[in-house]
Amino acid sequence: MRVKKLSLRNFRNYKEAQFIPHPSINIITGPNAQGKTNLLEAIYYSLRGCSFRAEKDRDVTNWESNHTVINTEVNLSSRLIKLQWKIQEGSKKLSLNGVERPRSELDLFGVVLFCPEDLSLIKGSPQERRHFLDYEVGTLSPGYSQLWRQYAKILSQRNSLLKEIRDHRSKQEVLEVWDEQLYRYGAKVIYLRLQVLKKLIPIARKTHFGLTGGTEELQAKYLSSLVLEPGLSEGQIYQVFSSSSKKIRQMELKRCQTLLGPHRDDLSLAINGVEAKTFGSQGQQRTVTLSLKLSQLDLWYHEFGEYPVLLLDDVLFELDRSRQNMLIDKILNKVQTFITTSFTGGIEETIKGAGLLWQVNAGSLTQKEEF
Ligand SMILES: Nc1ncnc2c1ncn2[C@@H]1O[C@H](COP(=O)(O)OP(=O)(O)OP(=O)(O)O)[C@@H](O)[C@H]1O
Repeated sequence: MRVKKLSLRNFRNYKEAQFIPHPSINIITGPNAQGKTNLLEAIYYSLRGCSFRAEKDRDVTNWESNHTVINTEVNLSSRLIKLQWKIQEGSKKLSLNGVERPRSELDLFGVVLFCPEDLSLIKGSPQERRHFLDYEVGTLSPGYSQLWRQYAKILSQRNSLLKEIRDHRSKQEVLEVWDEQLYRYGAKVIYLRLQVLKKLIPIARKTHFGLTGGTEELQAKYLSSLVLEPGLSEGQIYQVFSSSSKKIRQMELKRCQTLLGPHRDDLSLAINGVEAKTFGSQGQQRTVTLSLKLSQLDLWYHEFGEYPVLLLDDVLFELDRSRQNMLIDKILNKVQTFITTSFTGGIEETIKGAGLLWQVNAGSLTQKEEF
Protein backbone atom coordinates (compact mmCIF):
# COMPACT_ATOMS: atom_id res chain seq x y z
CA MET A 1 0.00 0.00 0.00
CA ARG A 2 1.22 3.49 -0.81
CA VAL A 3 0.09 7.00 0.02
CA LYS A 4 0.32 8.87 -3.28
CA LYS A 5 -0.88 12.25 -2.15
CA LEU A 6 -2.01 13.96 1.03
CA SER A 7 -3.80 17.33 1.10
CA LEU A 8 -4.55 19.05 4.36
CA ARG A 9 -6.80 21.93 5.23
CA ASN A 10 -6.74 23.20 8.81
CA PHE A 11 -5.14 20.10 10.26
CA ARG A 12 -3.24 21.15 13.43
CA ASN A 13 -0.73 23.82 12.36
CA TYR A 14 -1.18 23.07 8.62
CA LYS A 15 -3.60 25.58 7.14
CA GLU A 16 -3.17 24.35 3.57
CA ALA A 17 -0.58 21.77 2.60
CA GLN A 18 0.05 19.26 -0.13
CA PHE A 19 2.38 16.33 0.21
CA ILE A 20 3.37 13.98 -2.62
CA PRO A 21 5.51 11.44 -0.81
CA HIS A 22 8.18 9.12 -2.13
CA PRO A 23 6.94 5.53 -2.53
CA SER A 24 9.75 4.26 -0.28
CA ILE A 25 11.33 6.40 2.43
CA ASN A 26 10.34 9.90 3.48
CA ILE A 27 12.39 11.65 6.13
CA ILE A 28 10.60 14.60 7.65
CA THR A 29 12.99 16.89 9.41
CA GLY A 30 12.97 20.34 11.00
CA PRO A 31 13.34 22.02 14.39
CA ASN A 32 11.08 21.17 17.33
CA ALA A 33 7.38 22.05 17.35
CA GLN A 34 7.10 22.76 13.61
CA GLY A 35 4.59 20.06 12.59
CA LYS A 36 6.58 16.88 11.89
CA THR A 37 4.47 14.65 14.15
CA ASN A 38 1.34 16.50 13.01
CA LEU A 39 2.04 15.28 9.49
CA LEU A 40 2.32 11.66 10.65
CA GLU A 41 -0.82 12.14 12.69
CA ALA A 42 -2.65 13.32 9.53
CA ILE A 43 -1.58 10.19 7.61
CA TYR A 44 -2.61 7.99 10.54
CA TYR A 45 -5.95 9.80 10.89
CA SER A 46 -6.79 9.45 7.23
CA LEU A 47 -6.13 5.68 7.27
CA ARG A 48 -7.63 4.89 10.68
CA GLY A 49 -10.26 7.53 11.24
CA CYS A 50 -8.79 8.66 14.54
CA SER A 51 -5.71 10.32 15.96
CA PHE A 52 -3.02 8.48 17.88
CA ARG A 53 -2.67 11.34 20.36
CA ALA A 54 -5.72 13.62 20.37
CA GLU A 55 -8.39 12.94 22.95
CA LYS A 56 -11.10 14.54 20.87
CA ASP A 57 -11.49 14.92 17.13
CA ARG A 58 -11.80 18.67 17.43
CA ASP A 59 -8.23 18.82 18.81
CA VAL A 60 -6.84 18.19 15.31
CA THR A 61 -8.64 21.21 13.83
CA ASN A 62 -6.50 24.30 13.45
CA TRP A 63 -7.15 26.68 16.34
CA GLU A 64 -8.21 29.46 13.97
CA SER A 65 -10.77 27.33 12.16
CA ASN A 66 -13.83 25.20 12.89
CA HIS A 67 -13.37 22.50 10.27
CA THR A 68 -10.70 20.16 8.89
CA VAL A 69 -10.47 18.39 5.54
CA ILE A 70 -7.98 15.60 4.81
CA ASN A 71 -7.82 14.28 1.25
CA THR A 72 -5.66 11.24 0.66
CA GLU A 73 -4.96 9.25 -2.47
CA VAL A 74 -3.91 5.71 -1.71
CA ASN A 75 -2.75 2.90 -3.93
CA LEU A 76 -4.24 -0.28 -2.51
CA SER A 77 -4.17 -3.62 -4.37
CA SER A 78 -3.27 -1.75 -7.60
CA ARG A 79 -6.35 0.50 -7.25
CA LEU A 80 -6.26 4.22 -6.62
CA ILE A 81 -8.64 5.09 -3.78
CA LYS A 82 -9.50 8.65 -2.81
CA LEU A 83 -10.28 9.09 0.87
CA GLN A 84 -11.72 12.23 2.32
CA TRP A 85 -12.27 13.08 5.97
CA LYS A 86 -14.36 16.11 6.91
CA ILE A 87 -14.20 16.96 10.59
CA GLN A 88 -16.40 19.68 11.99
CA GLU A 89 -17.46 20.50 15.53
CA GLY A 90 -16.95 17.02 16.92
CA SER A 91 -18.48 15.12 14.01
CA LYS A 92 -16.60 13.46 11.16
CA LYS A 93 -17.49 11.98 7.81
CA LEU A 94 -15.55 9.64 5.57
CA SER A 95 -15.93 9.43 1.78
CA LEU A 96 -14.26 6.83 -0.41
CA ASN A 97 -14.08 7.80 -4.07
CA GLY A 98 -16.71 10.49 -3.45
CA VAL A 99 -19.25 8.23 -1.69
CA GLU A 100 -19.93 8.49 2.04
CA ARG A 101 -18.86 5.27 3.79
CA PRO A 102 -18.67 3.94 7.37
CA ARG A 103 -15.32 3.95 9.16
CA SER A 104 -15.23 0.14 9.17
CA GLU A 105 -14.39 0.32 5.44
CA LEU A 106 -10.91 1.39 6.51
CA ASP A 107 -10.11 -2.10 7.84
CA LEU A 108 -8.01 -2.90 4.79
CA PHE A 109 -5.91 0.26 4.96
CA GLY A 110 -2.84 -0.79 6.89
CA VAL A 111 -0.77 1.53 9.01
CA VAL A 112 1.82 0.68 11.66
CA LEU A 113 2.97 3.43 14.01
CA PHE A 114 6.06 3.38 16.21
CA CYS A 115 6.42 6.39 18.50
CA PRO A 116 8.21 7.08 21.82
CA GLU A 117 4.98 6.45 23.79
CA ASP A 118 5.04 2.86 22.52
CA LEU A 119 7.58 1.98 25.19
CA SER A 120 4.62 1.96 27.57
CA LEU A 121 3.62 -1.21 25.79
CA ILE A 122 6.33 -2.90 27.82
CA LYS A 123 6.60 -0.64 30.87
CA GLY A 124 3.01 0.51 31.20
CA SER A 125 -0.18 -0.86 32.69
CA PRO A 126 -2.22 -3.79 31.31
CA GLN A 127 -4.53 -1.14 29.83
CA GLU A 128 -1.69 -0.01 27.56
CA ARG A 129 -1.07 -3.55 26.35
CA ARG A 130 -4.80 -3.96 25.72
CA HIS A 131 -4.59 -0.80 23.63
CA PHE A 132 -1.91 -2.59 21.60
CA LEU A 133 -4.18 -5.64 21.26
CA ASP A 134 -7.17 -3.58 20.16
CA TYR A 135 -5.57 -0.92 17.98
CA GLU A 136 -2.71 -2.91 16.47
CA VAL A 137 -3.09 -6.69 16.78
CA GLY A 138 -6.84 -6.37 16.18
CA THR A 139 -6.44 -4.47 12.93
CA LEU A 140 -4.90 -7.60 11.42
CA SER A 141 -8.30 -9.19 11.62
CA PRO A 142 -10.90 -7.37 9.47
CA GLY A 143 -14.03 -6.60 11.45
CA TYR A 144 -12.24 -6.73 14.82
CA SER A 145 -12.45 -2.98 15.51
CA GLN A 146 -16.21 -2.92 15.11
CA LEU A 147 -16.58 -6.00 17.28
CA TRP A 148 -14.42 -4.58 19.99
CA ARG A 149 -16.27 -1.24 19.98
CA GLN A 150 -19.54 -3.16 20.31
CA TYR A 151 -18.11 -5.12 23.27
CA ALA A 152 -17.01 -1.87 24.94
CA LYS A 153 -20.51 -0.46 24.55
CA ILE A 154 -22.15 -3.56 26.07
CA LEU A 155 -19.64 -3.52 28.92
CA SER A 156 -20.36 0.08 29.79
CA GLN A 157 -24.13 -0.54 29.71
CA ARG A 158 -23.75 -3.64 31.87
CA ASN A 159 -21.68 -1.72 34.43
CA SER A 160 -24.37 1.00 34.60
CA LEU A 161 -26.97 -1.69 35.08
CA LEU A 162 -24.99 -3.23 37.96
CA LYS A 163 -25.16 0.18 39.68
CA GLU A 164 -28.89 0.46 39.02
CA ILE A 165 -29.46 -3.00 40.53
CA ARG A 166 -27.44 -2.04 43.59
CA ASP A 167 -29.52 1.12 43.97
CA HIS A 168 -32.76 -0.87 43.48
CA ARG A 169 -33.57 1.02 40.29
CA SER A 170 -33.48 -2.15 38.16
CA LYS A 171 -34.19 -5.83 38.63
CA GLN A 172 -31.45 -8.46 38.59
CA GLU A 173 -33.26 -10.44 35.84
CA VAL A 174 -32.54 -7.64 33.33
CA LEU A 175 -28.85 -8.48 33.64
CA GLU A 176 -29.34 -11.76 31.79
CA VAL A 177 -30.05 -9.98 28.50
CA TRP A 178 -26.78 -8.07 28.77
CA ASP A 179 -24.87 -11.09 29.99
CA GLU A 180 -25.70 -13.08 26.87
CA GLN A 181 -24.35 -10.25 24.68
CA LEU A 182 -21.31 -9.73 26.89
CA TYR A 183 -20.31 -13.41 26.60
CA ARG A 184 -21.05 -13.54 22.87
CA TYR A 185 -19.03 -10.45 21.91
CA GLY A 186 -16.40 -11.07 24.59
CA ALA A 187 -15.76 -14.60 23.30
CA LYS A 188 -15.42 -13.28 19.74
CA VAL A 189 -12.93 -10.59 20.85
CA ILE A 190 -10.79 -13.07 22.80
CA TYR A 191 -10.95 -15.66 20.02
CA LEU A 192 -9.81 -13.16 17.36
CA ARG A 193 -7.02 -11.79 19.56
CA LEU A 194 -5.75 -15.35 20.12
CA GLN A 195 -5.99 -16.18 16.43
CA VAL A 196 -3.89 -13.16 15.41
CA LEU A 197 -1.38 -13.66 18.25
CA LYS A 198 -0.91 -17.27 17.19
CA LYS A 199 0.47 -15.97 13.88
CA LEU A 200 2.13 -12.79 15.17
CA ILE A 201 4.13 -14.22 18.08
CA PRO A 202 6.30 -16.66 16.06
CA ILE A 203 7.16 -13.83 13.62
CA ALA A 204 8.00 -11.48 16.51
CA ARG A 205 10.22 -14.15 18.11
CA LYS A 206 12.12 -14.65 14.88
CA THR A 207 12.47 -10.91 14.31
CA HIS A 208 13.68 -10.34 17.86
CA PHE A 209 16.19 -13.15 17.61
CA GLY A 210 17.54 -11.56 14.39
CA LEU A 211 17.59 -8.01 15.81
CA THR A 212 19.62 -9.14 18.83
CA GLY A 213 22.10 -11.19 16.82
CA GLY A 214 20.71 -14.42 18.23
CA THR A 215 21.27 -13.49 21.88
CA GLU A 216 17.69 -12.92 23.02
CA GLU A 217 14.60 -15.07 22.91
CA LEU A 218 11.30 -13.24 23.14
CA GLN A 219 8.35 -14.91 24.84
CA ALA A 220 4.86 -13.45 24.52
CA LYS A 221 1.71 -14.91 26.02
CA TYR A 222 -1.92 -13.82 26.21
CA LEU A 223 -3.03 -13.60 29.84
CA SER A 224 -6.76 -14.00 30.13
CA SER A 225 -8.94 -13.19 33.10
CA LEU A 226 -10.70 -16.47 32.20
CA VAL A 227 -9.05 -19.85 32.66
CA LEU A 228 -8.63 -20.90 29.02
CA GLU A 229 -7.07 -24.11 27.79
CA PRO A 230 -5.06 -23.69 24.58
CA GLY A 231 -6.89 -24.13 21.26
CA LEU A 232 -10.46 -23.44 22.44
CA SER A 233 -13.10 -22.58 19.85
CA GLU A 234 -15.14 -19.37 20.07
CA GLY A 235 -18.10 -21.42 21.38
CA GLN A 236 -15.97 -23.00 24.10
CA ILE A 237 -14.64 -19.60 25.17
CA TYR A 238 -18.28 -18.45 25.41
CA GLN A 239 -19.05 -21.38 27.71
CA VAL A 240 -16.05 -20.66 29.97
CA PHE A 241 -16.94 -16.94 30.08
CA SER A 242 -20.57 -17.67 30.92
CA SER A 243 -19.90 -20.24 33.67
CA SER A 244 -17.05 -18.24 35.26
CA SER A 245 -19.06 -15.03 35.23
CA LYS A 246 -22.07 -16.66 36.91
CA LYS A 247 -19.84 -17.83 39.76
CA ILE A 248 -18.81 -14.28 40.61
CA ARG A 249 -22.17 -12.61 40.00
CA GLN A 250 -22.60 -11.54 43.64
CA MET A 251 -19.15 -9.97 43.77
CA GLU A 252 -19.84 -8.03 40.55
CA LEU A 253 -23.13 -6.77 41.98
CA LYS A 254 -21.34 -5.65 45.13
CA ARG A 255 -18.56 -3.87 43.26
CA CYS A 256 -20.75 -2.67 40.33
CA GLN A 257 -18.06 -3.83 37.93
CA THR A 258 -17.70 -6.50 35.30
CA LEU A 259 -14.73 -8.43 36.61
CA LEU A 260 -14.11 -10.94 33.81
CA GLY A 261 -13.69 -10.55 30.07
CA PRO A 262 -11.31 -9.27 27.40
CA HIS A 263 -11.26 -5.81 29.05
CA ARG A 264 -9.33 -7.40 31.96
CA ASP A 265 -6.84 -9.37 29.87
CA ASP A 266 -3.14 -8.67 29.36
CA LEU A 267 -0.12 -9.71 27.36
CA SER A 268 3.01 -11.00 29.06
CA LEU A 269 6.35 -10.21 27.41
CA ALA A 270 9.62 -11.77 28.53
CA ILE A 271 13.22 -11.89 27.29
CA ASN A 272 15.14 -15.13 27.85
CA GLY A 273 12.49 -16.15 30.37
CA VAL A 274 12.64 -12.93 32.40
CA GLU A 275 9.83 -10.37 32.47
CA ALA A 276 10.73 -7.48 30.11
CA LYS A 277 8.73 -4.93 32.12
CA THR A 278 10.65 -5.40 35.34
CA PHE A 279 14.08 -6.57 34.24
CA GLY A 280 14.58 -5.35 30.66
CA SER A 281 16.90 -2.41 29.99
CA GLN A 282 15.57 0.59 28.05
CA GLY A 283 17.35 -0.68 24.94
CA GLN A 284 15.93 -4.19 25.35
CA GLN A 285 12.42 -2.84 25.86
CA ARG A 286 12.79 -0.68 22.74
CA THR A 287 13.94 -3.72 20.76
CA VAL A 288 10.96 -5.80 21.94
CA THR A 289 8.67 -2.99 20.78
CA LEU A 290 10.48 -2.82 17.45
CA SER A 291 10.15 -6.60 17.03
CA LEU A 292 6.40 -6.38 17.65
CA LYS A 293 6.06 -3.52 15.16
CA LEU A 294 8.11 -5.21 12.45
CA SER A 295 6.23 -8.46 12.88
CA GLN A 296 3.01 -6.58 12.17
CA LEU A 297 4.46 -5.51 8.81
CA ASP A 298 5.29 -9.12 7.94
CA LEU A 299 1.98 -10.52 9.10
CA TRP A 300 0.08 -7.83 7.23
CA TYR A 301 2.00 -8.78 4.09
CA HIS A 302 1.31 -12.46 4.69
CA GLU A 303 -2.42 -11.90 5.23
CA PHE A 304 -3.18 -9.24 2.63
CA GLY A 305 -0.33 -9.50 0.11
CA GLU A 306 0.80 -5.91 0.68
CA TYR A 307 2.83 -4.07 3.28
CA PRO A 308 1.08 -1.39 5.35
CA VAL A 309 2.45 2.13 5.61
CA LEU A 310 5.00 2.57 8.42
CA LEU A 311 5.19 5.72 10.57
CA LEU A 312 8.30 6.17 12.72
CA ASP A 313 7.92 9.17 14.98
CA ASP A 314 11.19 10.21 16.63
CA VAL A 315 12.31 6.63 17.24
CA LEU A 316 14.74 5.65 14.48
CA PHE A 317 17.73 7.53 15.85
CA GLU A 318 17.08 6.21 19.35
CA LEU A 319 18.06 2.78 18.07
CA ASP A 320 21.71 1.78 17.84
CA ARG A 321 23.31 1.77 14.42
CA SER A 322 22.99 -1.97 13.83
CA ARG A 323 19.26 -1.98 14.63
CA GLN A 324 18.80 1.13 12.44
CA ASN A 325 20.47 -0.70 9.57
CA MET A 326 18.40 -3.85 10.08
CA LEU A 327 15.26 -1.77 10.10
CA ILE A 328 16.20 0.16 6.95
CA ASP A 329 17.17 -3.08 5.27
CA LYS A 330 13.76 -4.52 6.01
CA ILE A 331 11.73 -1.59 4.71
CA LEU A 332 13.82 -0.26 1.85
CA ASN A 333 11.88 -0.37 -1.43
CA LYS A 334 9.19 -2.53 0.21
CA VAL A 335 7.39 -0.53 2.87
CA GLN A 336 6.43 3.10 2.36
CA THR A 337 7.84 4.75 5.45
CA PHE A 338 7.56 8.19 7.04
CA ILE A 339 10.28 9.05 9.53
CA THR A 340 10.30 12.19 11.67
CA THR A 341 13.50 13.46 13.21
CA SER A 342 15.15 16.72 14.24
CA PHE A 343 18.46 15.49 12.89
CA THR A 344 19.12 13.00 10.10
CA GLY A 345 22.15 11.41 11.74
CA GLY A 346 23.83 10.67 8.42
CA ILE A 347 21.15 8.22 7.32
CA GLU A 348 21.21 9.67 3.77
CA GLU A 349 24.09 7.33 2.95
CA THR A 350 22.11 4.22 3.95
CA ILE A 351 19.02 5.05 1.96
CA LYS A 352 20.68 6.56 -1.08
CA GLY A 353 18.43 6.49 -4.14
CA ALA A 354 15.33 5.38 -2.25
CA GLY A 355 13.84 8.37 -0.57
CA LEU A 356 13.09 12.04 -0.12
CA LEU A 357 14.09 14.46 2.59
CA TRP A 358 11.39 16.95 3.63
CA GLN A 359 11.72 20.09 5.72
CA VAL A 360 8.93 21.31 7.98
CA ASN A 361 8.79 24.86 9.28
CA ALA A 362 5.74 26.27 11.06
CA GLY A 363 3.25 24.04 9.24
CA SER A 364 4.82 24.45 5.85
CA LEU A 365 6.38 21.51 4.06
CA THR A 366 9.10 21.67 1.41
CA GLN A 367 11.07 19.00 -0.37
CA LYS A 368 14.74 19.38 0.49
CA GLU A 369 16.47 16.81 -1.65
CA GLU A 370 16.30 13.39 -3.22
CA PHE A 371 18.68 10.84 -1.83
N1 LIG B 1 -4.99 22.33 16.70
C1 LIG B 1 -3.85 23.02 16.48
N2 LIG B 1 -3.87 24.16 15.74
C2 LIG B 1 -2.74 24.85 15.50
N3 LIG B 1 -1.51 24.46 15.94
C3 LIG B 1 -1.45 23.34 16.67
C4 LIG B 1 -2.60 22.56 16.98
N4 LIG B 1 -2.22 21.49 17.71
C5 LIG B 1 -0.89 21.61 17.88
N5 LIG B 1 -0.42 22.70 17.25
C6 LIG B 1 0.98 23.17 17.19
O1 LIG B 1 1.74 22.19 16.46
C7 LIG B 1 3.07 22.26 16.94
C8 LIG B 1 3.57 20.89 17.30
O2 LIG B 1 3.71 20.17 16.18
P1 LIG B 1 4.38 18.73 16.24
O3 LIG B 1 3.96 17.98 17.44
O4 LIG B 1 4.10 18.13 14.91
O5 LIG B 1 5.90 19.14 16.40
P2 LIG B 1 7.22 18.41 15.91
O6 LIG B 1 7.74 19.15 14.74
O7 LIG B 1 6.97 16.95 15.76
O8 LIG B 1 8.13 18.71 17.14
P3 LIG B 1 9.18 17.83 17.99
O9 LIG B 1 10.43 17.77 17.16
O10 LIG B 1 9.35 18.66 19.19
O11 LIG B 1 8.55 16.50 18.26
C9 LIG B 1 3.11 23.07 18.18
O12 LIG B 1 3.74 24.29 17.89
C10 LIG B 1 1.66 23.24 18.54
O13 LIG B 1 1.44 24.46 19.17
